[in-house]
Amino acid sequence: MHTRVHQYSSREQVRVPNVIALVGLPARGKTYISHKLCRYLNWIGIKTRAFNVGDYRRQACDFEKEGLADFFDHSNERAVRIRDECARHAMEDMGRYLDNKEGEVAVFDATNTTRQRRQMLVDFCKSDERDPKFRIFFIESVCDDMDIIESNITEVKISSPDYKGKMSEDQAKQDFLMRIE
Ligand SMILES: Nc1ncnc2c1ncn2[C@@H]1O[C@H](COP(=O)(O)OP(=O)(O)OP(=O)(O)O)[C@@H](O)[C@H]1O
Ligand SMILES: O=P(O)(O)OC[C@H]1O[C@](O)(CO)[C@@H](O)[C@@H]1O
Repeated sequence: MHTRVHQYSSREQVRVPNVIALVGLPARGKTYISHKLCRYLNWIGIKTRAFNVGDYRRQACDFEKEGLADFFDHSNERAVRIRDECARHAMEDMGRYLDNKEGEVAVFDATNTTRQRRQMLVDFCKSDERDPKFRIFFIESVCDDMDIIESNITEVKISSPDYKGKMSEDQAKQDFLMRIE
């Protein structure tokens, strides 16, 4: 008996544009995963770029006024609006990048923790005007080990552009911990 194994080449996998949307609370390794994905996919010849919503937020907001932990509080309506606008800008850049065939895969790096945000991403990728529509899938990074989360904050977060040179490492750590409360 013969078993027929159909193997798709990496080229066939990306004949339609692909969006990989990361999901996860802060300091769960999303940006780390997005860098690994970009590096690997580019290495095998699939043009890939990451769109980090945090970068758009840093451009749009004055950290001294907006960057503190309560900006990430879901009951802060003004901040939620700004965060959604930043995500929308990142999405539009991502759309142009894929529509213009500058690349084949886009990694959308944000927390994407609400259903409403994930629906906004799906609607964007599947919009009627889009031909071909983007294939989208979500990768969630789940980690509730407080030791790992704390070490991620100490290793990476306190020296992020949100904090570097703006406050002490201890203050930065306290602020970040409040962000994820
Ligand atoms: N699967 C994983 N779970 C938890 N931590 C991870 C994982 N993969 C990598 N890390 C660690 O995450 C840290 C990097 O955090 P990273 O900036 O990627 O988090 P993030 O989720 O993007 O945070 P933010 O939402 O604040 O942007 C590194 O210390 C790395 O070792
Ligand atoms: O709007 P969302 O989905 O929370 O994601 C964007 C935010 O996620 C982060 O990367 C994580 O805290 C912020 O830097 C950024 O503002």
